[in-house]
Amino acid sequence: MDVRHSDFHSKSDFPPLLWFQPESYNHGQHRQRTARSQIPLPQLHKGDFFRNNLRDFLGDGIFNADGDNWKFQRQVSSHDFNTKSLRKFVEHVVDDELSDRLIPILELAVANKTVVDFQDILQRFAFDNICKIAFGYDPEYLSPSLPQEKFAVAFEQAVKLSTDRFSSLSPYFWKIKRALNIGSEKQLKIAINQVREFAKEILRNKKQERTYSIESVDLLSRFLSSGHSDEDFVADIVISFILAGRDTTSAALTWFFWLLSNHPEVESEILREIGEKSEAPAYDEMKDMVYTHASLCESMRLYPPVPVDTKAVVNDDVLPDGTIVKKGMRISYHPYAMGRVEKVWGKDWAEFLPTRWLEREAEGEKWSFVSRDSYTYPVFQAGPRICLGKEMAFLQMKRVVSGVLRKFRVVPEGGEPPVYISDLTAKMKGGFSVRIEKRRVS
Ligand code: HEM
Repeated sequence: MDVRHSDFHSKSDFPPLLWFQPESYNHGQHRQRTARSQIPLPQLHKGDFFRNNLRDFLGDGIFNADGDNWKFQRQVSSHDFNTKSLRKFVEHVVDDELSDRLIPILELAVANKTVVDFQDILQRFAFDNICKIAFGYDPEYLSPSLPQEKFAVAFEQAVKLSTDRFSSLSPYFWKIKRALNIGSEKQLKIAINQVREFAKEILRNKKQERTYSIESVDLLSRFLSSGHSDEDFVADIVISFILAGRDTTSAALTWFFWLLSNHPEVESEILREIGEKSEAPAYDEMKDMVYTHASLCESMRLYPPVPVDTKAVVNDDVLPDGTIVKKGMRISYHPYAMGRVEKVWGKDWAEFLPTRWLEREAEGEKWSFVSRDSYTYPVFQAGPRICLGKEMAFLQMKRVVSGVLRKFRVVPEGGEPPVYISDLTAKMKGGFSVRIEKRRVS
């Protein structure tokens, strides 16, 4: 069903910019700050401009699909995000990557007193994780030698060159270069072929060896065991997932650790919270890490991993503020700007204050998390296309925060404030140079 903004009674029915859907974090102590009634949801279309730019790379994967094709993929992949799968993800994928790779690499940095690029390390961590989730393949990108792994490099190249198309003055420029197979389009074609061939090879091996079942952790095995074996279709889905999960959690964590280094009072409170949990907190314990959850939300309010996102208008419509939009137009919403609006976040919007997401009945009582509706805080988008991996992302991030902070202090090197840049996802310009220090247990 198409729902129009103009179908609703008054402008005041809406939070800024978009419609309402409650946050999905609903475990432990939790309340919603803006209680609004559930209303019908609109379709959210990527549209031709977005789809055409990314089609060579993403094909018709979920990230680049609209209509029935999108709906079908969303339904099938949703299974990967139920509680049982998420538990497995934390216990088998994140914990292994943390204890076998991230912690030893940080131990090494302490021993050798080296300055490391923590952004690079977190990106490698996230890439290994998402590859294991998407197709059960371990690229071992996070290894002490920080290797230039072929698949990861081709993937990076394909993302960069595909997103460069968005800044082309006219689509004709890149289309002509593509037709002539020259310059950046030639490089893009090579990178895409490498990525797709690689994905298909894994798929063929899995099919041949029949090393998959419906119980497998990875998405590819799930698709195969439920009878979907078309190579191109399955490769499209897997590639979309890698893109979605690759740089998002690492971007969030990079800014989070930087903010923490300037807010010792927040770090102490997080340490207190993780000190109450097991060394490798189980799924349920992580759900209860309310203060850490709030700190991550607050960090992404100021530095959202996806700073801007674009959709296409399905039908002529009028937005709540009276803006007329026409079918086919592109509309962008801007989580980076929306997280900094004084009217929404208050005069102290520029401050990093996890407590703005928390309440407690009385001094000394436990905190409870008070979420914002996802249209006020669209860091994971909102509505029917809200991020599928949101809960998985929080689990992964909390596990990393807990694992790293328990043992180490992350100390930025050099006094300059970092610069926030973005293509599809946000980055810290030039990386995040830090020293890792062993945390003394007091
Ligand atoms: C902090 C981490 C993350 C943030 C901030 C984030 C944010 C977003 C945003 C803004 C979108 C909408 C993009 C668009 O429609 O243009 C999205 C979609 C999506 N995300 Fe995430 N994401 C995160 C982590 C993840 C992870 C770890 C996964 C998978 C394992 C994931 C899977 C997806 C998928 C499959 C979609 C497409 C949903 C659809 O179109 O129906 N995300 N995410």
